[in-house]
Order: sequence, then C-alpha cells, then structure tokens
Amino acid sequence: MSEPVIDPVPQRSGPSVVLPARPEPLRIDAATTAVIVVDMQNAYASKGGYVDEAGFDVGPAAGVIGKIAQVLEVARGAGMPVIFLQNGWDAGYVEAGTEQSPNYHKSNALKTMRARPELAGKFLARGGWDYELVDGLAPQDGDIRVSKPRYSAFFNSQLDTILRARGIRTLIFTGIATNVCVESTLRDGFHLEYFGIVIEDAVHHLGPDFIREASLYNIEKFFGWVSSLADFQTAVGQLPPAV
Ligand SMILES: NC(=O)N/C=C\C(=O)O
Repeated sequence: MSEPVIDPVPQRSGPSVVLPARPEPLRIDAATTAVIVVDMQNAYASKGGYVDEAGFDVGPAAGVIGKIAQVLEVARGAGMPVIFLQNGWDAGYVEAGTEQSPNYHKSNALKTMRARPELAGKFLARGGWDYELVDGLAPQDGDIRVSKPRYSAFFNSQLDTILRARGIRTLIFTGIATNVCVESTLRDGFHLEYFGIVIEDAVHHLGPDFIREASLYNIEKFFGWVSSLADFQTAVGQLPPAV
C-alpha cells in the first residue's frame, strides 16, 4: 500500500488497523470508530413502504440489507459501536413542518400523502410499520438508535452528542439513500470534524444510477472516503475480539 495512511487519532492507545479506501487508506480502531446505519426502515427498503409507493425502485434495497448485516457482524465482533438512524416524525407530523418549511414542499413522503389521502398518516410516523427498521436488521443489545426529522442526522437529533460522549472520530456509513440521507449526514459530519467513510456496496441510492456515481464521487473528492464491504471485513476482522 503506497499511499500515506491517514490517521484521525494519532494519539490512540489501543490496537488499530488500516482500512483500504479511496482516495487514501485510513487507520481505524473500535474505540474511536462507529458504524452508522442510515434509515434502514420499511419506508426505504420494503415493498409497500413510502419510497415504493412514491414510485422509486425499492427492489435493489433488499440486497443492501444483507451487505449491511455483514458489516455489522464484523463491527460488533470487534466491539465497534453501531448506531441506527431512523428518519421520520411524530404521528401528528408536527415535526415535519408546515408550508413555511422546505421539508413540507420537498419531502416526497409528505407530497405523496397529500396527493393520495388514503395514505394519510402512513409514512414515516413514529409507531408505524413504515418508520420501523427492516426485519433483517434488528438492533442488538448495545446498539444505539437515533431518530432524526430531516435528511441530515446532525440536525435536531442526539447524534453529535452521542458520538462526542464516546470519543468517536470516524464514521462508517451504510444504508439508504446514498445521495440523500447518507451523503447529507456524511457531509455535515465533515463540517463537524468527523472522518466519514462510506461502504459503497452497503448503500443504495434513490433515483437514476448516475446519482450513485455522482454521490460517491462527491464523497471521495470533497467530503470523505469510499471503501468496500470486503475491505472492511478484512481490516476489522484483524482487530482483537470484543471482550
Ligand atoms: N433516508 C433518505 O435518504 N431519505 C430520502 C428521502 C426522504 O426521506 O424523503
């Protein structure tokens, strides 16, 4: 490996490994790195969920569930914190905003429910099936769940506090959608001094395929790094098992 290895925590004390990534490899460890599972909810990954009803292709999302499960297996084995994000609002949609909020006008969930009144209250409401995490990615003891009312998990949520309180500096991103909530959260994390690494085969985009390439280019060139499931498994598998 010829590139210089970027080390977010040069003063770290415990064992660490080098994770191959684009444009450079990074040194990571279980104490200062967390896996972020972005919005793996029925809304985004299940037939009959919000994005399916809104006309997006939810089919490929199913394949991402298995990839994310493999990321979580090796991460948990090394004692790396796992944080599940869930996007949505209270059942009365107060948190979704009024016509004075851009969310009211841009959320495809809200627009679809307004256009199809029979779906009112069905999408992204806490307590409902659409808001819940998919069956194939049930949180385990010790995992952390963070709710968020907008695309970026660094606004109006506890994520930044939870990460700082644990000394987390590097975030491993998985989930849906590459080009919306994944990229939004990784970009805001960049501005908050977090090192963001997206696992390119453990994320799925919303929209045409070119938007996936565009989002990964953006992340690689300007906001973070891009790695793969296989490289993550190989690297993190070299860390000592969690006690
Ligand atoms: N999780 C996401 O990337 N969501 C994208 C759109 C939406 O929530 O309306």
